[in-house]
Amino acid sequence: MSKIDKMSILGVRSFGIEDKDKQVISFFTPLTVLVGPNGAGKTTIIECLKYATSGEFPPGSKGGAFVHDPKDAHETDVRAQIRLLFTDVNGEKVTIHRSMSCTQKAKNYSFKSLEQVITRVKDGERVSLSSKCGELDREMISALGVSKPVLNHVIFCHQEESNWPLSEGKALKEKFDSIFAATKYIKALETMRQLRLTQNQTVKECQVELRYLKQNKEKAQQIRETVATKEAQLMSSKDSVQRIESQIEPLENRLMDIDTKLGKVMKLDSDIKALESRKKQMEEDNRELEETMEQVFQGSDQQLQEVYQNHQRTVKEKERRLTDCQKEMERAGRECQRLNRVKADLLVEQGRLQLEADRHTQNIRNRDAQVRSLSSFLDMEGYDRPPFAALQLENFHRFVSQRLQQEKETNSQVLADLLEKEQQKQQSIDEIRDKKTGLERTVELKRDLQGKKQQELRNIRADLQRLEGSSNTDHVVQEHELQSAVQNSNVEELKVEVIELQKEKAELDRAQRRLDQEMETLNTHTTARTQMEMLKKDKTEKEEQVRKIKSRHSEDLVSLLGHFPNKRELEDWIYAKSKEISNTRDRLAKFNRPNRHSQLF
Ligand SMILES: Nc1ncnc2c1ncn2[C@@H]1O[C@H](COP(=O)(O)OP(=O)(O)OP(=O)(O)O)[C@@H](O)[C@H]1O
Repeated sequence: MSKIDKMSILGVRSFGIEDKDKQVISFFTPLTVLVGPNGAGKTTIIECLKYATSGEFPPGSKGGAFVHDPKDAHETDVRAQIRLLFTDVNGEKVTIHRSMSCTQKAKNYSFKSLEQVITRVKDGERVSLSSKCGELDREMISALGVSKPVLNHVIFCHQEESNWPLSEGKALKEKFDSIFAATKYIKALETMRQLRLTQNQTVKECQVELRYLKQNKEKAQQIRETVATKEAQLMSSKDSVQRIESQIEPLENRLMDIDTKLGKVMKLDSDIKALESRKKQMEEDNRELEETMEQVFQGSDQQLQEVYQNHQRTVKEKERRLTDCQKEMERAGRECQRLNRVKADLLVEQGRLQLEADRHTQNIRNRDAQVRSLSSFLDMEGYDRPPFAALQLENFHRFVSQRLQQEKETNSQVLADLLEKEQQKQQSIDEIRDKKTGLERTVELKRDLQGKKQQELRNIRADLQRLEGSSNTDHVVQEHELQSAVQNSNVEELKVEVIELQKEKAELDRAQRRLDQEMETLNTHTTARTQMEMLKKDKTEKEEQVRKIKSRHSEDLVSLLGHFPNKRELEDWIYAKSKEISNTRDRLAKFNRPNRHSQLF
């Protein structure tokens, strides 16, 4: 039986935190009585015993309130320590040492469990076990030999929870179950019941299997007996088979002999049949020969033999000639093929030549039409009715060439004249322009002079008016001066001169306008000529292109149509071929349609 010997407390509830405050309580046998006034610390000692043995804190303390209040100690961090010395169930001395700390925070406390150590003395040596709380608590339970519920609810039951025997049925049962460890017995009983059920089930299954196995055993016995019977039958059958096989062998040999003989007989039979049919054929041939024979040879066999040999030689000779004739025929056939090819080439050539001839005829027709129109244009006689003879054409050509040469010369002459005229006109325009400029300048100078004279006149008139009322002599003198000035100024002459100059200027303007119009006409002619040259060049290029295209496609067209077609013919041919293609497509579509239909079905 285990026994508590001693306990020291430091820093728990009212117990102080300094070394001098450390309290050591020794427990006596058989009884220790704690006596003291209220608040002396009796409950605290029981709480320490409970905590040291089971690791359970007092109710409502939540750890922090179990440690000495840091405020009372005027410290921020307080450490508590409980050390218990006891004798375990084996009579060995064991010490358990548990410590904790409580730190004051701004608004609350933080509690921590610190070191938990169990120390034993084994063979004079101290052995310490420092581990997690759970394992330590289990070690303590086994060392004390008392269950945790007994420690908590019976031995160290807190005074606040001491009325649990008066609590309601369910809670009371739970407490008693935990104290007497009834729960595990109930679990064990339940497990045993489950096991029994399982085992009963297994037994039932085994019994059923046993029945099946018994049946199988009986069947196996029967089968074994049957097998023995069958084996005996098999043995006897094997004997009889051996016996029959030994009898079969000579029979087979005989059968093979018979087969061989039958084959020979059949072969002989077929030979006989073939000979018979041959005989029949020969007889028929003989009969036919006799029927067709005009005269029967009357000589001896030797003579017949000679005749026959002669006949054979003749036949051979004829065969040789036949072979020669066949070879000749083959050669002729090859020659015929070659000639056919040549013929085809010639036909193509003929088509080409025909095409050329057609073209040539067309060209001749065009030429005659052009000759006709040109001759009527040139007022030539004798070219009204085509076709024209070569001599006629030669004359026509010569005449046209001469006319062309003449026209060219005339043209160049006219052109040179026009150029000369143009130069002269340009020169006269330049001269007139210079003259006009000079006259304009003179008119301006005269105008200036006229303005000055008029100004002088106005000044003199003003002086005269100013001098009115002056002496008569002065007046006469001034009058005289005025007249001389008027005479000197000669205004009327100047006016006439100005009018004449203006007329001359108007004439020159008209001449200049006329010359400008002429220049414009000449320019239009030059532009038209340039455009004509360009169009001629363009036409030549186009004709060259047409010729190249024709030569490129000539062979294809000739091979397709047999001759080179004109535009109309080519268009008709293309239209006919397109129509043919579309008809073929329609027919193909019609042909495919029933096929698809038949595929669907
Ligand atoms: N955390 C604490 N820090 C400091 N002192 C505390 C703390 N908790 C409780 N106390 C003090 O411990 C004392 C309580 O001790 P305890 O309840 O053990 O005394 P008691 O002898 O069992 O009293 P009663 O006979 O009334 O049950 C009180 O004086 C209380 O003020």
